[in-house]
Amino acid sequence: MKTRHFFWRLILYRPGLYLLNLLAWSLIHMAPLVPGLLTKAFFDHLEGTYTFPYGVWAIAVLLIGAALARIALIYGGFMTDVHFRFRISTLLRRNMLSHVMKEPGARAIPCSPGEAISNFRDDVDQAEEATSWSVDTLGLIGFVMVASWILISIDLQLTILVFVPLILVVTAAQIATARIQKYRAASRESTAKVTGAISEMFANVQAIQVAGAEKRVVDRFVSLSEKRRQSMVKDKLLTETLSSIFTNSVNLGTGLILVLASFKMRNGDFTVGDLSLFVYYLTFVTQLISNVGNFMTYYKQMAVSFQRIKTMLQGAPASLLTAANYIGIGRVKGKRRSHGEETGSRVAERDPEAVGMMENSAISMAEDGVERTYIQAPPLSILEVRGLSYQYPETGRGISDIDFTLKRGSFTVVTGMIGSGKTTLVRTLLGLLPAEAGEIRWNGEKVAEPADFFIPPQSAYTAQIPRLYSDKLRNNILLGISEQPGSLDRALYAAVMEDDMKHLEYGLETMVGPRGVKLSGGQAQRTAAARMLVRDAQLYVFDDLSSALDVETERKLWERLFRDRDGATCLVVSHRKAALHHADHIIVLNGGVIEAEGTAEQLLRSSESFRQLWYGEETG
Ligand SMILES: Nc1ncnc2c1ncn2[C@@H]1O[C@H](COP(=O)(O)OP(=O)(O)OP(=O)(O)O)[C@@H](O)[C@H]1O
Repeated sequence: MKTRHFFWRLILYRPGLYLLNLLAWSLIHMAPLVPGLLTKAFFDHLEGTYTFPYGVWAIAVLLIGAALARIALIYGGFMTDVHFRFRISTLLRRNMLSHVMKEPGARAIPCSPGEAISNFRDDVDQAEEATSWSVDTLGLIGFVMVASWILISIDLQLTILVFVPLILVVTAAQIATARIQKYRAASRESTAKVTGAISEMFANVQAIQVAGAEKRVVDRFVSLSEKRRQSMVKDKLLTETLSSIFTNSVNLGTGLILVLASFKMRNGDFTVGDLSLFVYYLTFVTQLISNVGNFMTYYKQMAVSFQRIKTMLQGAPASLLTAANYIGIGRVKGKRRSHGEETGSRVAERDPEAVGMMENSAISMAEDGVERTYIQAPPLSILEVRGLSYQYPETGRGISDIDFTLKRGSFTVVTGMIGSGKTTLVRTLLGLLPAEAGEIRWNGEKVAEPADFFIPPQSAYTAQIPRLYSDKLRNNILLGISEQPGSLDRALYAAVMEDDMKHLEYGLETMVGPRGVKLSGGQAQRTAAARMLVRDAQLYVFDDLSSALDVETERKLWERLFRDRDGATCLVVSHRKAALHHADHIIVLNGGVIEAEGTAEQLLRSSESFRQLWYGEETG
């Protein structure tokens, strides 16, 4: 998609509102035609070359009326502009966010969080600005056309002099266009880097202190800021230079008009009223010139922002950005889709085989009027994984050709040395990383979109590094689902948190995270486990939950899980004996492939890697 298509599609999101905005600003910019003519009449009346039928005071009253009418128009114009701008930028941000949410979770954004924030904030603002400025330009062109016609009918020569600066400015801006793009891209890039560095610094204060790396971190920040300063100065300098060209060329035009008019007035060809009209209109022509310049600059800057926003899509079509979607204002438009229509077609497009399973999908309508699709598959009896592969583009490492089967109620442990691919395996299975090859079958039916499918009630997952929010413990566990009687207590018990709860003064109401109580690594992991266990699921996936749990706590956790959740199927990444002992089946990974599998007993006899892991734990 080209920038102009993007621009056009943004306008088409709310064409009615855009036209209203265009009309409002056209009237605002054309309104000065009236006081210009009234001023001419005023001076001509005083000079005696023309007689206004209702006298000078009537002209004064009309001038005040025109000013008041313009004030009212400007008020209306701001209302339409704000409504249009807000909708455009909200739509863009909504569509970007929706895409980020659909990307495989572990690769949701292709850049640092700081850069993503800059894309969401600055680049969207740029697109909003360019679309909004377009109405001024069109309105002012309307003014210039009518004004030119009036001025030409008074004096052709002088009229041309008014427009010469305009031609100069447009040419200058065109020449500078390529440079603006380059400097703007560099300044946006350097700003994103500085924002990224700040967010990394705040996130890693402890690591920086422990490593005694304060000076190096500050030096890096200073060097990034210096680069930003240089690119910003270049960007601003060029923008301001252009703006000064816009203004000064008009001043030059005014001077020329004055010199020329003085000759004409001496000859009696030109009245004081004519001069006032020329000078009055010229002010608004100045506005047109700077507006055209601004619009061109904003448009070019939008082209840069558009490219940056597109990278967020990671190859998805850019038309997603401008797709007409509900943005939370007004009522949801159009017919509500029936149950199978959305999920059925969405899945059918990708894989006709998978449609059967999706017959069990359900759509719920939340209070905000947004439809959300939940897939409800039949209870798990067997999960088959065949040929699953994923390689990180950056390192070429990952997993390849992974086969395994999980039966209902089984406890399977994935183990292996550091970097052997355990996390990659579970993330690819769950759709958090996009599988490059292989298939997953749930009760024999192919799972078309693992990311949409492996969520409650099918599966629940605890990542290796738990992510908690600055919120109450209760909200961190529930994370949006409604509490059922006893559900939180059961989850806390299963996650072996009962002792921790006794020590937290405010219990479930305790604020945790950066703005509250700092939980220990083990507590954070158990909170994440409780978050998983409060959601009843068929398949529980734990990624190295045990790394921050002591042996006794971990033993209790597995015991409770088995006792209270009969039939739950578990896939657990671990190298701990507590988990390996429980396992019906163990998969040993090495270099991203399955090196051996079997029970602990079998593997102790057959696998050297497994023996190292097993005995390594005793010595380690
Ligand atoms: N985001 C990433 N980008 C590039 N390479 C990665 C990325 N994450 C992991 N890798 C590489 O992929 C391989 C498998 O990593 P993975 O995290 O799956 O191993 P693991 O067995 O879970 O390790 P650990 O026991 O430390 O958790 C490693 O060689 C690692 O360096």
